[in-house]
Amino acid sequence: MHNITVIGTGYVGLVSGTCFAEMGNRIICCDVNKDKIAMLQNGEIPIYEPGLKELVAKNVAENRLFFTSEVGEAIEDSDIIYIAVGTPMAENGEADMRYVKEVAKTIGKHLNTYKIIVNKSTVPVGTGELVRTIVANNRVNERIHFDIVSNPEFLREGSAIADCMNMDRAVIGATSDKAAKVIAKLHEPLQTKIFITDLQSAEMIKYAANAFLATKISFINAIANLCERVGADVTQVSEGMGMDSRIGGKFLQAGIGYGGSCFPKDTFALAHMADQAGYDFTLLKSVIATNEAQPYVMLKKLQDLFGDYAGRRIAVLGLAFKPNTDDMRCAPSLVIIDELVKKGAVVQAYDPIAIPNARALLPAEVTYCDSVEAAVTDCDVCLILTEWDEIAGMDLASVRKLLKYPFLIDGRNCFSLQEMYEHGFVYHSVGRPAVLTARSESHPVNY
Ligand SMILES: NC(=O)C1=CN([C@@H]2O[C@H](COP(=O)(O)OP(=O)(O)OC[C@H]3O[C@@H](n4cnc5c(N)ncnc54)[C@H](O)[C@@H]3O)[C@@H](O)[C@H]2O)C=CC1
Ligand SMILES: O=C(O)[C@H]1O[C@H](OP(=O)(O)OP(=O)(O)OC[C@H]2O[C@@H](n3ccc(=O)[nH]c3=O)[C@H](O)[C@@H]2O)[C@H](O)[C@@H](O)[C@@H]1O
Repeated sequence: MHNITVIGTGYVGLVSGTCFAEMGNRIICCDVNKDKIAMLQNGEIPIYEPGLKELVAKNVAENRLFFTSEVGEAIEDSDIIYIAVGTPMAENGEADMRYVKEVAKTIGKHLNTYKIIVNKSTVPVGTGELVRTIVANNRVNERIHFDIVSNPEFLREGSAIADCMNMDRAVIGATSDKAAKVIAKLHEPLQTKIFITDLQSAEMIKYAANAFLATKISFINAIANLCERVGADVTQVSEGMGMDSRIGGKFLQAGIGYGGSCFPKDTFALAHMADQAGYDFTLLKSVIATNEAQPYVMLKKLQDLFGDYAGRRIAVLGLAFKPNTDDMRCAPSLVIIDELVKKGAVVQAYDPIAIPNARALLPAEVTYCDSVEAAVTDCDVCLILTEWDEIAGMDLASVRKLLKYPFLIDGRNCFSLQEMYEHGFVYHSVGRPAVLTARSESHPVNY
């Protein structure tokens, strides 16, 4: 059992802190955001993550998980300090390190006994050493020692607890064998692979892993765009590619581009890191450019259907950057809906849970609906932007009836071409042939 303080109660701090508690440790999760801490102390969870509320409640009840905004006291109380604060994208694309630096200062000031300081935030190579310098410069007593470890996080939103409790590997970068062993032992209950590296390599592994996954997505999106031009079906192509165990089938789903709080910012940060190091990372820059262009591929399909779509009533199903999260950060829906509204379309949007977050980011003109049916009613066309189970499983016959015209543009390839044909839709998806042969009675004479 370890006494661990986790600084930052965003996705990563909250989920990993709760999982460490579940593994039998005593965890203090702390945050400077007093409102967040008050919510957590009341049993409310500031983020949407399936299963998290129950796991937090269990570990609080069993006296292993505590919440406080007294960051300094929490640091003094623990022998391991996890840094899990945000590293958002700065204007020039680099990772904004202000929160990490602030935390390092606070740790220095409250370094009352030997501690292992572990960085879980995604940070540029060299940050471990930077944290070491800041802590050393701010400690009151120079005789108190500490070690720095990098232990990046690989969880995904929406499946965060399962990802944490069944991680593929724990990457532990350290300059001290003793500290590396303590952090390795902490992961023992998970029976996962432990990969011990130097500090810098652990920091790079996190960026390289995210950039590689982003590359797979941009690659398959580029293949999808080509499939549309030459008459192939990208779902069959990615399945066939993925059967090669050297390639693997994961992260080969073509769509409207990757979004979220990490891939966009981390690819930019890595490209910036490369620029700073004098290396022109053209491959990564192309991945980013391909991703930024992908939402416009969907808009082009809409334009091909209607020409000018000013005044058209458009149903948008799914707003979050992916299913099972309410996170709207860098969601492709932001780009698509902005453009629709700019061009004068009337947008009726539905998402099972992301609407409260979407309201703050989308144009005021958007109308929010409380069901798929309400969103599609009387619309000229329906766009699918997030493949929530509820959306991929919607009643096509009823949607077909409620829409004014049988037009569906699917950015996530939720339906088979055959079923769309049978339901009489004109169906455009990603990297697959269009279904244009809707039942004749379904064709509007003039649309
Ligand atoms: N969101 C995700 O799915 C994943 C995120 N990461 C990385 O983990 C890091 C954290 O990400 P999120 O949890 O999404 O961040 P977030 O931005 O949602 O939350 C960070 C929290 O840190 C708190 N904070 C900031 N300064 C503080 C300070 N001085 N003292 C105490 N608390 C402070 C903020 O109030 C906030 O609640 C980032 O580097 C991110 O790239 C890594 C893997 C997955
Ligand atoms: O560093 C991070 O924060 C995390 O970033 C991603 O996790 P996350 O952003 O939660 O979501 P993903 O499931 O990776 O999806 C990211 C985006 O890629 C898109 N995507 C994913 C897979 C795919 O095949 N196609 C595709 O378009 C999704 O729709 C979504 O917009 C990584 O998968 C995690 O390993 C990592 O820890």
